[in-house]
Amino acid sequence: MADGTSLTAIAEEKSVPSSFIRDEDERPKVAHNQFSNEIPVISLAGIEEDDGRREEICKKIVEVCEDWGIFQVVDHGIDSKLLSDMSRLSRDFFALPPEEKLHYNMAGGIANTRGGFSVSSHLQGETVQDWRELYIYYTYPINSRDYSRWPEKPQDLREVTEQYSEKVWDLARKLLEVLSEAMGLEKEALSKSCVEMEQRVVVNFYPKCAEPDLVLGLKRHTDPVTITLLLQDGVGGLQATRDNGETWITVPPVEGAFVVNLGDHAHYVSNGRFKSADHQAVVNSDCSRLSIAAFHNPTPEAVVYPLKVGEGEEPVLKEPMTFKDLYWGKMHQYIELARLKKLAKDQARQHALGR
Ligand SMILES: O=C(O)CCC(=O)C(=O)O
Ligand SMILES: [Fe+2]
Repeated sequence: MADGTSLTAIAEEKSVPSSFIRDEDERPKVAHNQFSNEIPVISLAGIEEDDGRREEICKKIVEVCEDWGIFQVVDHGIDSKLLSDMSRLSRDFFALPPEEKLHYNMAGGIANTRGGFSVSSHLQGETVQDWRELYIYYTYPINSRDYSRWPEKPQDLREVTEQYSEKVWDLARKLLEVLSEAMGLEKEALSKSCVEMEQRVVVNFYPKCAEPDLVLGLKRHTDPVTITLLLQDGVGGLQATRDNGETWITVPPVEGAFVVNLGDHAHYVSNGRFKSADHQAVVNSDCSRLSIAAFHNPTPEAVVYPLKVGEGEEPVLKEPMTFKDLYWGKMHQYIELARLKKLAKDQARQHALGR
């Protein structure tokens, strides 16, 4: 699929190809629009002020990072026009004919290209496909940008993506300062632990789907990064769990807000104090959905270890590892677990058939 077809081309059909169908235990448990207000929406107004507001805001952020690792922020200072332009132009890109999108196909996998278009995932070897198209931009450090991998159409998309990435980068750094302070460390501690922080902007497009109860837009995962800032449209579909997938909540879309997810790196450097958000995206049969994730993570060679281990606490990582090893270790584990699960299922089926 990833190297020949776009998903929008098959999304019109009445039933879903079997390669997208999830095992029952992985299927959505809660509808895309059954919203919960369990996750706070935190205003950042006054975060730079010394009048007590910063402390108040930091306290709220830290509480939810210990509890869920996911929350929303408003009054973050990024112009709403930039957010709506970014969403609109990104949507326009996915509405282009398949061949225009496939021109930027990441056919050789993420290791061989600096971004581009793909269906389902940027990883190779997945057993069940996600119901999404995606576009990855390498945005920071600036010398990682390869503008030939940024779409030329629609007009203005490149320029707007560049502006968007810069504003979101500043906001991510601001949030990392808050978390560093909460750990009793200097403001720059978390960004310094990334050595040279990287940013990737990933635009997810989930076409509407005739059988949304059988598929996932994006399978359950934690982001392998430090912090993700996600802009979602008004449709709904982002879900989080904090009991290992038993129960799920759907994060309500809030106009102009960013959803903030902590990733595995934040979990490790805080020695487990901050949760990495366990989440997935579901789709629906009424309309397509767009979300824009900006991932911020360490440079591949950065060594990951807990920055602070409290008295009597065990370190969550037995020994320091490079971010690259952590990242690929996790990706291979994902693929391998899915492969083993499929193998067991196939064997059970054969057995039932008496072969
Ligand atoms: O589309 C969403 O709401 C979730 C996206 C996401 O989790 C991701 O891109 O890692
Ligand atoms: Fe994610």
